[in-house]
Amino acid sequence: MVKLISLGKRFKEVQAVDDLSFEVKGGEIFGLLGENGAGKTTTLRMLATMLKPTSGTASICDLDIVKQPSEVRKHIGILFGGEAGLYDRLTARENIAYFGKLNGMDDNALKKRIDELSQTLDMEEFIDRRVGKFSKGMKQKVTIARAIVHDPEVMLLDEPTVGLDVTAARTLQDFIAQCRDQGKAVIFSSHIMSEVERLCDRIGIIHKGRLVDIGTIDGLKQQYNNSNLEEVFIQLIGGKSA
Ligand SMILES: Nc1ncnc2c1ncn2[C@@H]1O[C@H](COP(=O)(O)OP(=O)(O)OP(=O)(O)O)[C@@H](O)[C@H]1O
Repeated sequence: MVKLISLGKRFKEVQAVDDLSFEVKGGEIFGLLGENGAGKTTTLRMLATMLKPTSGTASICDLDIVKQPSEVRKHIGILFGGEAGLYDRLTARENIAYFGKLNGMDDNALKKRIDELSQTLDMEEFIDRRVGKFSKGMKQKVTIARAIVHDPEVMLLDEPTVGLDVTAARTLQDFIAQCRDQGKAVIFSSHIMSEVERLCDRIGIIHKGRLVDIGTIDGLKQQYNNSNLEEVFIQLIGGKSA
């Protein structure tokens, strides 16, 4: 469902992402792991068609991110941590509807979908209130609903639980697991090993823009003869630091 083919991005002298190739299938959660500055956000931004690659390409649902960006956008849901970007003066429903309309949904389909999301995400109490005074957890639910209003097949999540309390983080993790159960392909970046261990079917470890290893968590633990994922990560990254 998602295929990266030698994807690369250079910002002047910085090669942020270098020759990245891997595939993620439907019904799979793929974790992108790397230190600060490893290239995780840049990779996700390219997949989200927010940034143009300087080499290689990628496809989402067989659509090329460089040649068919507007088509690609219909198939992806994006959730980037720390960037709520909601309109304070609009209600939760209006915020979600705005995005649905951008994705070409008609009023009937939108109403049905928002009612459904409001119920699943337990937002019924505040769906028609303005978001300006919402708590972080409430805003997060609106952001999630907005990301999936058009029922995308692919979810791109950049450190989505950053800054959230335990309950809100757990809601989000449950949501990510549900996406997998619905057959969506989920790619998410995180620094939190427990979260990665709990959720991911496979992980890719990137360092200085390059993929240093990829596999299932159990597979990588066996390969590096260490039952602690954090230690496997440090072993992989540490051995490669300048
Ligand atoms: N717009 C930009 N202009 C120049 N350099 C950039 C730009 N965006 C990212 N970079 C550089 O590209 C590299 C990769 O950054 P990126 O944000 O993708 O890393 P990351 O793995 O997401 O890090 P973090 O975990 O800190 O968010 C870094 O060296 C960063 O400084």
